[in-house]
Amino acid sequence: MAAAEGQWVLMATGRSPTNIAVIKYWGKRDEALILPVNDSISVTLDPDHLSATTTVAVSPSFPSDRMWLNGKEISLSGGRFQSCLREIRKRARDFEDEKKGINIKREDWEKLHVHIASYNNFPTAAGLASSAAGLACFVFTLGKIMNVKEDYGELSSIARQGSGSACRSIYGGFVKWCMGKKDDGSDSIAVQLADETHWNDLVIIIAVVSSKQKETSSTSGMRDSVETSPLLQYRAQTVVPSRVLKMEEAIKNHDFESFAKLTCADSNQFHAVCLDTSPPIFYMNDTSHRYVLAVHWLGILIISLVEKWNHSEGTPQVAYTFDAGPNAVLIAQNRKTAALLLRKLLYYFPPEDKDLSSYLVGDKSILGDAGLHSIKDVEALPAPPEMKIPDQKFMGDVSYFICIRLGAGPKVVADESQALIDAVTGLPKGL
Ligand SMILES: Nc1ncnc2c1ncn2[C@@H]1O[C@H](COP(=O)(O)OP(=O)(O)OP(=O)(O)O)[C@@H](O)[C@H]1O
Ligand SMILES: C[C@@](O)(CCOP(=O)(O)OP(=O)(O)O)CC(=O)O
Repeated sequence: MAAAEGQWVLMATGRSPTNIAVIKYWGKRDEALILPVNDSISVTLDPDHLSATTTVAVSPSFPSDRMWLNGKEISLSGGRFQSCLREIRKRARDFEDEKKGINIKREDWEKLHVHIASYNNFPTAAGLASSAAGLACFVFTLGKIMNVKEDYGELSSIARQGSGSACRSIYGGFVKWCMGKKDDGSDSIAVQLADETHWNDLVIIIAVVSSKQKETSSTSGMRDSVETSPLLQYRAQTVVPSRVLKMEEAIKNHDFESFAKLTCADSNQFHAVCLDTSPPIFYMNDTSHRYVLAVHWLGILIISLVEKWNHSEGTPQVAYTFDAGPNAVLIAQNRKTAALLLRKLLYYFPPEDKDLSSYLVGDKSILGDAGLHSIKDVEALPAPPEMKIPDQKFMGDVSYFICIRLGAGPKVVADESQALIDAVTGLPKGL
């Protein structure tokens, strides 16, 4: 296996982005293989602010497979992690590092165990698609260390078995997950519609409402919807197929009007399906006490603000979309509109602690474009004219805003000092 048998630790580190669906995946036709009831389309988000970083280490001295997530050991025994490990191991190829004297034959990979450490640079399990970034990174980095052929379609179908939406995080830019028809799922893969440079005017602002873990997981929520919602059947069979075609055209032609209308309509229909589920799922809020009203209100306020603004301009300026949580994802057609949007949002949701710069993460320069240099500028903001509730403000309801652009797909982190595992002990750094 190697010159100094048992003495070496081989490592690879990867970083993968999250994605936000503009045509939603909601419902499986096969729970084990994670095969969806409809196609979906997403945009990949800038990994600098929303990504998972994963280091995989392999050594003949490891007695078992182990994993740590955000510094805490988690079990790898779940079916989803096991499916991804099995599928990657099946495709592992010979590997040689002459300098380190490591030579691994294809068949050796079955006997070698892995240590995996992963870290999300944003809240886990709070509706910001940590499972998408996490499972895409898991598969991508395992694929790298095991020298799996770089077939992104195939990698996406393996990531899909970790978490459906993860298959779309295998690419940057605009991505479509084709539901496929085959029972074995081999044609249920993601494809890139256009890379992140294709439509680089778009600016994304996310209102992060809660970093608390959500109540109903997407997995169980969509299972209940499949079993009980008549609207889901109609959506999957009739609405989504034509929406997907229109969305592909909108992306190809940089047609923001169509893109925004489809995005908002699809988010609203996804939440309508959640309400049509028995018992109903309320994702745009959270079921804890006083918080319910605040967060539910926030979603409604943001939808109403965007709808009224778009209507008053005669053409859509911004699209909104909400996943399985209360965070609002707003896509502006360009930087100028994003700056105007930020002024409207900060009017209603000013920061609690007067520190403007930590209230907006990501591209902070948008604050300058919005003419917001200090908290005084926020306090002096005029009420959005299109709204009829000028006197109300909701300080403290938004934890922070993120301003980002579309991003690239998974990448290898070549700088070994950034590995999350210690090359000598084979354990996560800092343990
Ligand atoms: N970096 C990671 N590496 C491996 N697995 C991860 C990682 N991050 C999250 N996960 C897995 O995803 C689970 C969280 O997924 P969940 O769907 O509940 O939340 P979410 O992805 O943040 O929200 P949503 O998918 O609804 O947007 C974690 O419990 C863990 O199993
Ligand atoms: C609302 C969604 O974000 C649902 C994502 O569901 P997951 O991919 O998290 O579910 P599993 O496949 O069961 O892991 C919409 C979307 O991303 O398309």
